[in-house]
Amino acid sequence: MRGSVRAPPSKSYTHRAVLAAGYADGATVRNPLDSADTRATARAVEAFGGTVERGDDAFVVEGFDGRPDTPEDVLDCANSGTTMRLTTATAALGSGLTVLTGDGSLRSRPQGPLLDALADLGARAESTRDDGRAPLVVGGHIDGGEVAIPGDVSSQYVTALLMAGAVTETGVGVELTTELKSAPYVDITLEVLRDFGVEAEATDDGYRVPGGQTYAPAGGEYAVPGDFSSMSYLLAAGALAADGELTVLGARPSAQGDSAIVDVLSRMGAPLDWDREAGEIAVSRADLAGVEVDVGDTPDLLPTIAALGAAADGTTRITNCEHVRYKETDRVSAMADELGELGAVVEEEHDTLVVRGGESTLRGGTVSGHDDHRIVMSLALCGLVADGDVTVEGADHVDVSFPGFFGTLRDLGADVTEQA
Ligand SMILES: O=C(O)C1=C[C@@H](OP(=O)(O)O)[C@@H](O)[C@H](O)C1
Ligand SMILES: C=C(OP(=O)(O)O)C(=O)O
Repeated sequence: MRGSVRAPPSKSYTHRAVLAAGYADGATVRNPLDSADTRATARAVEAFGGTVERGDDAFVVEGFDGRPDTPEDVLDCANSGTTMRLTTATAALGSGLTVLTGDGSLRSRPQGPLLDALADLGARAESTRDDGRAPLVVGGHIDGGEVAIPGDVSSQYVTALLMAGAVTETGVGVELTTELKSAPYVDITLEVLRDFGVEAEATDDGYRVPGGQTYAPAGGEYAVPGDFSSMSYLLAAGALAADGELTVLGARPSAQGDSAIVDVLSRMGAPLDWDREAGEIAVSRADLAGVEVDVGDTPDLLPTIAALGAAADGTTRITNCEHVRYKETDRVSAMADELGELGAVVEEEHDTLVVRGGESTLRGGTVSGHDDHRIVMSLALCGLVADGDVTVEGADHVDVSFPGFFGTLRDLGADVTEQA
């Protein structure tokens, strides 16, 4: 493989910018990610009374100005946890009831702590099956207050409360009752809020957002940076299989914790150069060595690092990963099962995944993508080095965050065949 490629726009920033534009009078979101997940957030903004015109280079959003309508129909969040968490808090601002649901994966993911927090703030926030999972029924009206919430299930609860809290009367204070996992995602939220002219801050025990604020980005526009989680697959592909240089464009520094992939790959021994000002990362192939990585801040990197570990010499130990079990699928167990299927020696503990790699151990085979975009993309990486073809089932799920993934791999020189 070799060549240069532009990273897809960030999914996390696109979700936030589209919803922030919804909370505003409106805004133009430049360089948005147009994927299944971000379309779910766009649909939610429309259900709450806004409009989203999706063009090639921009989404033009007319907002609902901090006062969401009661949706005419059930809100289908599809596969997107971010959409469901962030818009559950939006629904608590309205006067009527909103019903939120999603696909089988999303209906299995935990929403209980956010429902409890919204109920503590005075909303009606229920799980129809009373198990803390969607379908959810949520209605208002919250006008602010203090709330306590655990931080070790999903940081998206905090993001949801801060984004909605800004348009409540009195604001919202969030006290974390445990350590916060995935903390850089809240930093992304604070960055987007700041860029939309909304004040919010970290406090000694959590976060606080004053109420009565108006969302409005400078010049009515917001530009989305490149996505470091998506870049992780491209950079890993380069480290595994680029005989010349593979360059990823659109890699300017931002609040994304997943830029840690650059450090992980360097520690594994990949020759890598990040020109931060130009936003370009160049990488080429090397024999990789196993490393220890704490993914407390970077859960979405676990599948990528596990796949790299299977191709690296020695042991890769991924720690602090319990929260990675609450994603589209239990990604700790999914990667353990599928890498094992390809011949890697993997040990799974509740909070740790150990991969004993060595390129020669990876063989071809057919593996399940677990209907999870990140599992699909990570297993595809194994195909670049395995001794035989790797067939990944359910490959169309890349549409969730990186619709052009396989075409991009092919453009860079990988041999990719799609089967119906
Ligand atoms: O807020 C976000 O944009 C995200 C937060 C993370 O989830 P958790 O906070 O649930 O770990 C991450 O895994 C997800 O892909 C996107
Ligand atoms: C977990 C993810 O997203 P979400 O929580 O929005 O479904 C992801 O993209 O890996």
